Parts: sequence; structure tokens; C-alpha cells
Amino acid sequence: MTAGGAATEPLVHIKDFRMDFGDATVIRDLSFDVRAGETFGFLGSNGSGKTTTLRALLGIYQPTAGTLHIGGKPFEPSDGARLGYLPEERGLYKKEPVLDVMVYFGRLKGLGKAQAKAWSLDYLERVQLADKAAANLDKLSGGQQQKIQLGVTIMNAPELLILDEPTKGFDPVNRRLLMDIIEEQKLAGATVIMVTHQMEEVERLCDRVILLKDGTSRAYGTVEEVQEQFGGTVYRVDYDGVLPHSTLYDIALDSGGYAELAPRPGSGQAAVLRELVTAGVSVSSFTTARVSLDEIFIRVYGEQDQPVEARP
Ligand SMILES: Nc1ncnc2c1ncn2[C@@H]1O[C@H](COP(=O)(O)OP(=O)(O)OP(=O)(O)O)[C@@H](O)[C@H]1O
Repeated sequence: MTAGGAATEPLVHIKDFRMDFGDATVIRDLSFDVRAGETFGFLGSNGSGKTTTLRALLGIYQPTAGTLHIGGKPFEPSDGARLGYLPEERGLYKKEPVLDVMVYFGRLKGLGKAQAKAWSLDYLERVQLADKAAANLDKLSGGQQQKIQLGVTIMNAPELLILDEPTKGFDPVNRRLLMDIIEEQKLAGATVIMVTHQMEEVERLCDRVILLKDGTSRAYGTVEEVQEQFGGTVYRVDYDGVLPHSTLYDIALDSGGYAELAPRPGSGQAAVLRELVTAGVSVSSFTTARVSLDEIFIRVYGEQDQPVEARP
């Protein structure tokens, strides 16, 4: 597996992918590319089809229809040496000592024994598990086991990393540590596909994203393009009183005292502020910000099947 071909050829190419399980169609008309060297956020609510897509890309599922290519062709087991996959379901040999398990996987991935051991010891130090090297895996906490599994996934410096919720269940400190480790892979040139529900991780790491809903794409592009697609800006307002409904904006968020207003096309800051003041709202702060990915996520998944792009 190599990026190969013209510089513009995507490393991962998915076109018109459809997946049926029995009578149920869980993915339909799904098309997107992942470019070599980018970090790609694969986003979507629970059950929207992310894991299914990754499994079909890796040949674990047979797609009902469509093209799923890595490096210009369907995935083959021999590509595995340059690929790191952290599956959603974690699982290592739990009755074996941590270091032995890591070295075993390192050797499977083509590292020499001494190289795998040295890498593993460094990694254990890095993730604050040096004292667990001789412990059986099942004596580690869930989060600690996940750190080991991430280590096993990246130890051969894969060209393509596919991470299904790599920070699931981590506390904020450890989540940041894992993000640092993933970012290092990115900086070293890896292409990363990352499923996550953490929007701050997306804003920090991802060059481009796709948002899936019910097995189809609802937004696709750079983070900025997706923000533009959802109105681009919001007005953040600290206020006292009752927010009027208006033709100038939609109330994207209102927690009583703080609100985010999504301006409709042509509604400038001054006009919106005037509308509030005229309605008797006491405004203590009014700022403009880009619409957050969190807010976009809530709009896409919170409103059942409403065409969010088409505000009246
Ligand atoms: N092997 C299977 N047989 C039947 N249905 C399946 C199978 N695998 C997944 N599905 C269904 O496909 C849909 C998509 O599931 P998938 O696991 O891909 O979602 P996801 O986006 O990864 O969700 P989550 O964020 O909860 O992990 C769900 O409705 C699920 O029940």
C-alpha cells in the first residue's frame, strides 16, 4: 500500500458505498476521499454507520455495492504491514504480561525483538505505565489497556492509521496525552482516519471531516467549509430578559442569560443587537464567533431529519 500515482490521488477512496444487513440499508450513496497525509475526522451519531464503513474498507464486511479503495485498490491482507487499525472493540491477550504482548505484536508487524522491546519500554514510560510492564493485561484498568492497544497499533509507524474512538473512556489528562501521541503520528507523515465524538479533538487535529447521519453524508469538507455550510458565524450574547423570536436570526442555543444566535443571510451584528435592545433585552456582552462543531453536531443530530442547511 502506498499513496502512489499522481500526487492528487487520494489514499482512501470511497464511492457510492451501500451496505445492507438483511432488509436494512445502513449505508447508502456514501462517497468521500481521504488524502495522503491528512487527518480525517469520521463523525456521526451512534449507529450512523462509521464502524460499518471502516470494516467494509478493511474487507471485514463485503459491501453491498460501491468502491472502497486504499492506495488505488481494495484492501488486501498484505497491506496490513503499513496499516494500523484500532478497532472499536478492544481485545488483546489478557492473560499475558504487557511487555510480552507488545513485543509479540511488534514482531508480527515486522519489528525485530530488541527493537520491539525498546520501543515498547519507551512507550510504556511515555503513557505512565512503565511499572506495569510485567503485569498481566487483565490486571490493568480499561483505560490502561486501551493505551497498550494504541501502542500496538502505532508501533510500526503505519502509513495509514484508522482509529475507532481512540480516546473513548479517557479522563481529560489522558485524552490529551493520547491526542499528543496521535498528533505525532500525523506530524511524522501518517494519514489518520479518526472516529471521535469529541469535537475539540476534531478542531485540534482534523484537516477535513465527514458527518454521517443514518448512513449518508450530511457534511463533508474542511472544518472551515463545514462551518460555512452551517452559517459560518454565530453571535454570542450574554443578556437579561426574554429573547424575542426574530426573522433576523435563529436561536441556536439559549440557556437563559446566555444565547448563541445564528444570523440569517444579510443580518448584521448591528441589526441583531438593535432588535434585542428594542425588545427590551438587556445585553451585557455581544460577540461574533465561528459556529462550533459541537453546535453543528447538535443541529444535525438533535433535529430529527430536518434539512439543517436550508434555514427559512
Ligand atoms: N453485523 C451487523 N448486522 C446487522 N446490523 C448491523 C451490523 N453491524 C452494524 N449494524 C447496524 O448498522 C448501523 C450502523 O452501525 P455502526 O456500528 O456502523 O454505527 P457507528 O456509527 O459506528 O455507531 P457508534 O458511534 O455507536 O459506534 C446500526 O444500526 C447497527 O445496528
